[in-house]
Amino acid sequence: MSQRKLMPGKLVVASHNNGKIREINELLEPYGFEVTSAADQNLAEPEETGLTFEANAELKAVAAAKASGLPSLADDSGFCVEGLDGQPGIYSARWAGPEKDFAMAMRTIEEKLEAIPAVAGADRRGYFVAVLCLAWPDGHTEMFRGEVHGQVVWPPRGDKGFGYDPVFQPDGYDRTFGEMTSEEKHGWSADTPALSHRARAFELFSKACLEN
Ligand SMILES: O=P(O)(O)OP(=O)(O)OP(=O)(O)OC[C@H]1O[C@@H](n2cnc3c(O)ncnc32)[C@H](O)[C@@H]1O
Ligand SMILES: [Mg+2]
Repeated sequence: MSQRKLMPGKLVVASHNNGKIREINELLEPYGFEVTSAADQNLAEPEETGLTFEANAELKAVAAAKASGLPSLADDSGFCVEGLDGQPGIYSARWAGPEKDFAMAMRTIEEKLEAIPAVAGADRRGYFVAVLCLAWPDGHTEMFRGEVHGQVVWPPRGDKGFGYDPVFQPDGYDRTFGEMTSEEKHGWSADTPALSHRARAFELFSKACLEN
């Protein structure tokens, strides 16, 4: 199916995560949309029954577009640790439990890594994935994936981000995402390429669907 452009107007960010909603709003800022979120609109949170980031992004975007009658942009993302065979992955939000306790979720990762008996230690490489799915009320969808690779560090550092940001240090940097401003985490300016998984997926989305 051919790619469809999104004309400026109302757009729903199909998420209930405030950290994500803030970052997506920042990325959308130059394009002149009237943005609301699924949380603002009191839309139900669909159960994330998919087994891939793509499946869950599509399910959230389509549910919000159908419920609101507006184009909707969902983000399904997560943190994948090589030494843990890619866990927590699509279960990243669920590892923090109903209380959304990310201090506990980060500690769980560290404990699991330390428990692995290996001569050279567990593989502490990790990466974030974000899949953005844009859905229209008629069911048409477009999908974009971004990744950023680096190291899992311990102890956690920085309180600027959200979720797993304090334990992730991207390749080529000596600071964690938790120690970066959102401009640095996006890496989004005329002379720096996109850095975060979300900014990288957004760059593909903006090239394909937005008027640049
Ligand atoms: O589904 P929605 O409503 O969008 O919100 P959510 O928090 O449940 O989001 P996901 O299902 O996509 O789960 C992704 C989790 O991965 C983590 N995560 C995603 N992007 C992140 C980032 O940029 N920095 C830190 N953690 C991130 C974060 O903890 C999220 O809760
Ligand atoms: Mg979720």
